[in-house]
Amino acid sequence: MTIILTPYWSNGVQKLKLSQPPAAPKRGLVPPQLDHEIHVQRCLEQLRSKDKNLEKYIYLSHLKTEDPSMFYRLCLEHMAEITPIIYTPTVGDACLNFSHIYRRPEGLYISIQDKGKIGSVINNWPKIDEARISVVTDGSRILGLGDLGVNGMGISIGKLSLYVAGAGIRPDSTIPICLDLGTNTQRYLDDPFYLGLRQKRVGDAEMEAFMDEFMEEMSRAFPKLMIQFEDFSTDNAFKYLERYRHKYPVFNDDIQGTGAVVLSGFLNAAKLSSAASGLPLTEHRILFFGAGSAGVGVASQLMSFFTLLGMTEDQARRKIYLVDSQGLVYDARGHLAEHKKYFSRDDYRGPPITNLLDIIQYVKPTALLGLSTISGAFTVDVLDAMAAINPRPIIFPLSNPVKLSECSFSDAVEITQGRVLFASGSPFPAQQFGGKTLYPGQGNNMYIFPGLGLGAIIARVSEVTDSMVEASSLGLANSLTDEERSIGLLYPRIERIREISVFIAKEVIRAAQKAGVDRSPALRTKSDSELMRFISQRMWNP
Ligand SMILES: NC(=O)c1ccc[n+]([C@@H]2O[C@H](COP(=O)([O-])OP(=O)(O)OC[C@H]3O[C@@H](n4cnc5c(N)ncnc54)[C@H](O)[C@@H]3O)[C@@H](O)[C@H]2O)c1
Ligand SMILES: O=C(O)C[C@H](O)C(=O)O
Ligand SMILES: [Mg+2]
Repeated sequence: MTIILTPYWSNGVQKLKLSQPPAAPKRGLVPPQLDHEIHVQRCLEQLRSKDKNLEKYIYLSHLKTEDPSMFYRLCLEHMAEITPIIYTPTVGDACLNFSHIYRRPEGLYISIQDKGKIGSVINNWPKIDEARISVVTDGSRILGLGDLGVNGMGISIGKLSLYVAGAGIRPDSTIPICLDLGTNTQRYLDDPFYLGLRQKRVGDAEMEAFMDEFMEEMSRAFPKLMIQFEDFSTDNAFKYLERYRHKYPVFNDDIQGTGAVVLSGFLNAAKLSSAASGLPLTEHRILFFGAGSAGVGVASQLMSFFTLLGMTEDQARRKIYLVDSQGLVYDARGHLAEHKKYFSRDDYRGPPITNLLDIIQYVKPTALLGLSTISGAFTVDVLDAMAAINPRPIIFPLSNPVKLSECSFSDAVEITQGRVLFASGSPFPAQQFGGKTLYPGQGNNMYIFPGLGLGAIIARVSEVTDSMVEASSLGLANSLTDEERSIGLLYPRIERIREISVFIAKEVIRAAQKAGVDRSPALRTKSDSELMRFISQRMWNP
């Protein structure tokens, strides 16, 4: 065993020492026939023997603390099998039940009661010098599951496991963080096992002062750290991204990571769709069902891409139609939340159109993107309508976890007679249609954040620019192999994530250099292939 564990009760946080060379086990302390390769199979057999995914999640969490190398080896060698357990969709169940399945501390908890002394809490983190990447949530909008309070820690942990597996970030340079600002979910406040503060969420002004202190103390304690904001409720997601994005290296995964991954899948889908319809890329119309942080994040990314095609900003903006819980978003509807105003239509005057089918008849979209958290919203009639308008309709039900998906892959395939260009937030199985195997894409920001974070860390960026996010998106779109394209994939196979992360990281570093936000000047003189080799060599391997 190469891992030295300090008992977690010694300082409240378990210490893992992964970078040590393997020490030969002392005779008698391990069984005589502990063959490492067979042990991999043993672990897999133990995992597969569990019949519930949540049990598999618990088993893998335990393995991660006991034997991180084995955990990450399984992740890397069985990516397609393990990812849905440690990440979406099972991580959703794990978060819902976090206070019940909790066994030992992992990550850093900072609560509103720490206000005024956040720095001293942060300094309790045992790996101060090594910290490079943190995923920070306040638990207020975990996937589409709502306000889970401190139970949201599971999402920070899950994202960082993918950073390690997908981009070779060293495990002990990651910090999962959950900010406990209370929860408005009564069933947690009433639950004796709930691990967070038993109080309602604090007001805006109190949260703002807390966040300012938190960010200031984080940058003081961890000068080389990059922060990913995750699953903040809509208004706060936009607000805190804007507040800190030019001051610290920070990005919001739901707004920017999702924008990048969906633009990438859209580009690959639009090429296939245009090939079938003859419609140029500039003639596409995109309908967003859901106008929250993810919907508007994706809309902004698509819009800025259209401007690269030579359109004016106004022409590009008009490609986008938003739908929220009150129907089509348009100016004459009355008061609109700030983040919806930019894409609100001025060419529709009313009456309100609330039915998705009516909206589809009005807009005639080439692409329908779901970021609404409304399970099954893309009904048979909706899919039928999309198939009637488009030879190859682009249909992306992106809400997570899988039970909130706007439609399933099998329905989309069946109703469009196999013509659909499909990507979903959570994984679906492949389908047989007309003697062919059809594969769903997984339009999940997990393809973006590992490579984006890796590039940002290696270039030691002072901020994450829009151009870096765009570079990650185009890098992903261009990373498909001929074989992947030949079978109609919109995203590369997840098993290639490390290779893809290197490519994305290289693109991100080049964009950072162009924007002048990089702080590793030596990388500027490297050729692309030297830079990719350099990035690969920096990756941690189990
Ligand atoms: N695939 C990915 O990588 C990815 C990334 C981020 C978010 N998501 C998923 O997207 C979903 C939304 O996330 P978010 O951060 O934008 O949440 P959000 O709460 O900010 O936005 C939800 C949006 O859906 C709209 N909505 C709610 N009910 C509706 C209804 N009945 N009809 C039409 N619209 C309705 C709301 O008005 C709001 O605009 C979540 O399920 C989340 O898991 C997926
Ligand atoms: O966590 C995910 O699976 C994707 C995304 O960040 C989400 O909030 O749904
Ligand atoms: Mg998220």
